[in-house]
Amino acid sequence: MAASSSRGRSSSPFHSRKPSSPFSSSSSSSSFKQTVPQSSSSATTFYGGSGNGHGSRSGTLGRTTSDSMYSRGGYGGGSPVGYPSADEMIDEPIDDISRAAGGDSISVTIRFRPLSEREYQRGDEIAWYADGDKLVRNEYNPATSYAFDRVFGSFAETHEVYDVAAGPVIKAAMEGINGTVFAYGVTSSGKTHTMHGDHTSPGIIPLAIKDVFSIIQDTPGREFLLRVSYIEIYNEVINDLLDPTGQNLRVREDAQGTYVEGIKEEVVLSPGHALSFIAAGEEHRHIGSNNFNLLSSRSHTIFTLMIESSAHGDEYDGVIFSQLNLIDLAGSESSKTETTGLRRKEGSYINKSLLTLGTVIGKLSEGRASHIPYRDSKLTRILQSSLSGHGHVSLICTITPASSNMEETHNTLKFASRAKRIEIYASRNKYTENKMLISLSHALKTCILQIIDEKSLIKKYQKEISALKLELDQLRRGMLVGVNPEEIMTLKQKLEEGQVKMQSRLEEEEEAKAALMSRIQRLTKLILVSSKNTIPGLTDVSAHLGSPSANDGDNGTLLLHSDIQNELISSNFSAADSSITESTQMGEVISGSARGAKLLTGGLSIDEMDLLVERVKMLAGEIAFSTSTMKRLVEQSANDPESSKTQVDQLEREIEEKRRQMRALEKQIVESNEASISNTSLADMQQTMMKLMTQCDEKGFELEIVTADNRILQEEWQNKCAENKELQERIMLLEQQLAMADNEKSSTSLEQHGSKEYIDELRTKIKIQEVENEKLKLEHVQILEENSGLCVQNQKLSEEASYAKELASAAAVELKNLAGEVTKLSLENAKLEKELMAACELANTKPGNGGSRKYDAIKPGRKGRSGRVKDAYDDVDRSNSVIKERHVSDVPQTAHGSNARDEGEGGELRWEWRCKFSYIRQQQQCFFLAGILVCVNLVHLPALNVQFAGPRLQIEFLLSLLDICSTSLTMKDD
Ligand SMILES: Nc1ncnc2c1ncn2[C@@H]1O[C@H](COP(=O)(O)OP(=O)(O)OP(=O)(O)O)[C@@H](O)[C@H]1O
Repeated sequence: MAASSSRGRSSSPFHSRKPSSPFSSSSSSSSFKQTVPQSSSSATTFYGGSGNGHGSRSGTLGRTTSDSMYSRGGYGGGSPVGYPSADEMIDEPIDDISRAAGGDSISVTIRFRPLSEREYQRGDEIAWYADGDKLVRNEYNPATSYAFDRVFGSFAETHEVYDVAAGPVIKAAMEGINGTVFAYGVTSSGKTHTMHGDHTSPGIIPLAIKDVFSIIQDTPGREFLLRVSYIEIYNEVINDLLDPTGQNLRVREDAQGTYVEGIKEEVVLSPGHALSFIAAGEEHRHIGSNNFNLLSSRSHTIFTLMIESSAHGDEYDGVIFSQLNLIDLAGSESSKTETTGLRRKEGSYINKSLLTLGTVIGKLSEGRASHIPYRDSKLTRILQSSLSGHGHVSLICTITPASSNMEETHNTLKFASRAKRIEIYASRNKYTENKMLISLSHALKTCILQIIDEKSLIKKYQKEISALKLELDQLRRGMLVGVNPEEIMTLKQKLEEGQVKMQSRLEEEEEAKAALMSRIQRLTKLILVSSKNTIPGLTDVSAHLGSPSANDGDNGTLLLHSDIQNELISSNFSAADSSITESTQMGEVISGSARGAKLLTGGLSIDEMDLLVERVKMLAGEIAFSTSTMKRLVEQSANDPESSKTQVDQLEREIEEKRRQMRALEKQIVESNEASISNTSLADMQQTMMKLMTQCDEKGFELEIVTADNRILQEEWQNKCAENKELQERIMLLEQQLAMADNEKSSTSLEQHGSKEYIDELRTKIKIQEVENEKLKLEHVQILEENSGLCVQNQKLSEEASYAKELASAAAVELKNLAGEVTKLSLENAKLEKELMAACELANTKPGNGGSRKYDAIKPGRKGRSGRVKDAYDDVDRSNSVIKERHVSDVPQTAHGSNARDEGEGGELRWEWRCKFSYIRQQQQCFFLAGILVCVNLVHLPALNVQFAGPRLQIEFLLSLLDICSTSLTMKDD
């Protein structure tokens, strides 16, 4: 199914196929224009970055033709924000030559991706944001903004981007206008996500493929032939992703433009079929990881869809051809991308080619007919035709809002802004003479001629036979007139031999004819026509990703040309007629494709299997045909041995080659079948397992529900039992009441009143009683609730009370100890008093001491003990206040201000004793206070309980008082 690269340039996806087109010239500079306004009459719109921040939304953009506006608003002063009007978007096919007065600009779309997990963790902020759906604005410098055809925020879906940025290009490509959609951006900005996507969110490429097939379905008047190719540019080397042997391909250039030599093309019949080639190609694509992206694309990839179409039958107006390039570029890498070795080398190649792309875009946007360095990179060489205005171009720039990538994003925006200014002149390609179709026509004509040739052979043989018959008749007649019987016998033999030969020849010819018809039929299948049968959706076909390419052989891709069809239809071969008509009109292809959406578990889709089988059949037919031709040649070789020999040899080689191909294909089919069988059993087992597990889960879930139900029922049952019990009690009560009432009734009222009214009254009473009972019950319940609340409270209080008691008993013990100490101190006090008195007496008895006054002052019996102690206290107080006034001196002061040492030993002693008295007095005061507090605590606990927040608080308060007391005691001690 692969279209051979050896077919030459006509099969190249990058080959400009319209030599007559004014845009196919290799000198491209003439086919684009600068969109920068040269005069005020220019229709181009420019946004000048008004600097009023968020106010400048798309809806408020003013149109101006002022050149001065163009230079304003750039980041860092100078980056332009000019853009042509978004309503110049390419969404309508353009007739032969696009707008005479001016071309389209490249459509530029910006797509933000959300902050990645990594960026969040790094604390990145939003540096760029989408301001409306046309502007990108800088968060830190709102005056810096860029305007584009469309800006998609972080949460836009790929299909929305597709509808705006790719849909119109694909639609135009189906009508004969070349198209290129490419994603550009720094590494990890979301290019591959946008172009390829994944199962949950298909990218632009799968969506485009789906769209192409649905357009075919919606175009009943035309028939299509689709081929795909897929290449990568890795380290400036072009590799064929559909053919691993196609490495280091070369870009060639001729008068019609650039093309890649030796590229492999595959005919595709369904979306799944096309996606399977992409998946196969992706297997060979170079991917590596860097610090930004685990699966970073290390190469630029170009997926090309070649579309040929023509109108049916009488409507036939030639074939139009277009090609659609869907490009996923590798991401530019900055110094922040940590790479080493191979990755660094890859990165430098990537950057170099992107730089060249930037330069080319820059030059094209300048609009001057200067040298454009397309040749500086393979990428720009391949894109030359697209960029120089041969078709629609849609650029999708993917960016990250992260502040850490602010500068890189800014560069992308500048690039996009420049690209926006390139003007293109897209035109529809139309081929009245299409090489592909011509070769196709030749192939089918050969088939038909072969059939006709066979037919003439039959005629020849028939002629021979009739000649022989005639001869035989003559001989018979001659016999009658006396001819040699031997001669008659020879003739008869000849005739019989001729008849046998003719018979076998006829049979062979029939076989060959059947083979040819089958070939025609198969070729016809390659044509895609609109059908009401459904083309498999992408949900089915996404399963194809990962399945290998089906066809390795090269059968020379052919399309059934309408002329040939007509020729065939008008010929005598009714079988061919009917089969072709059936196959084309009944839409066998699409139904085949629809079947093809189903995957065989062995890896090949049914579609692909079908194709393989078809191919084998075709080869078998061809072998049969070649064999019969060879036989004929062998027979003829009697007349012309020389020329026949070479032909026979060639045919033998062909037959051998075809047999080899057939064996290879059969092997592939058998292997695929085996794989499918083994995979089927594995898949069956997996399926059964999955089913069982699902069932298990379901059962578990059901069990849980039933258990929960049971619990609820049990609770309900218990409630009902309780209610029942209550009711029974109530019934008993009522019965008792009734019995009492009956008694009453029987004893008194019945006779007295004997009326029904009395019974009613009683009943009412009973009812009232019942209501009261109910009320009482409710009250009872309430009381019970309150009671339980109180119990809880009580419990708490009792806990706290016991705690308080413990504290109080501890305090009592402490108090007791303190009291003991006080007693001890009192005794000591008395002792000291005695000693003091003795000392005083001793002092007084000393002659010339002049101490009579002091002696008088403390003389026992004159003032009594308490009076003396009081005096002593007063003295100590006075001395204390004096001591406070002293700073450094360690010499004690007397109450009179004189130095104690001056007063001699007696003065010192007195001072010491006075201090001790004072200390004791303070201690006593504290103990007294502590005692009072403890008593208060014990006695007034309930009262304080009310005053304070809680008993614990109160006790803590008392304890802190005690603490203060003991602290003051300690201080006194010190
Ligand atoms: N719009 C988006 N929404 C959600 N996730 C996205 C979006 N764009 C990109 N991502 C995620 O960001 C990561 C990097 O994206 P992707 O691989 O497409 O970047 P890239 O530009 O192709 O990088 P490289 O140039 O290195 O190949 C992926 O995990 C992808 O799923």
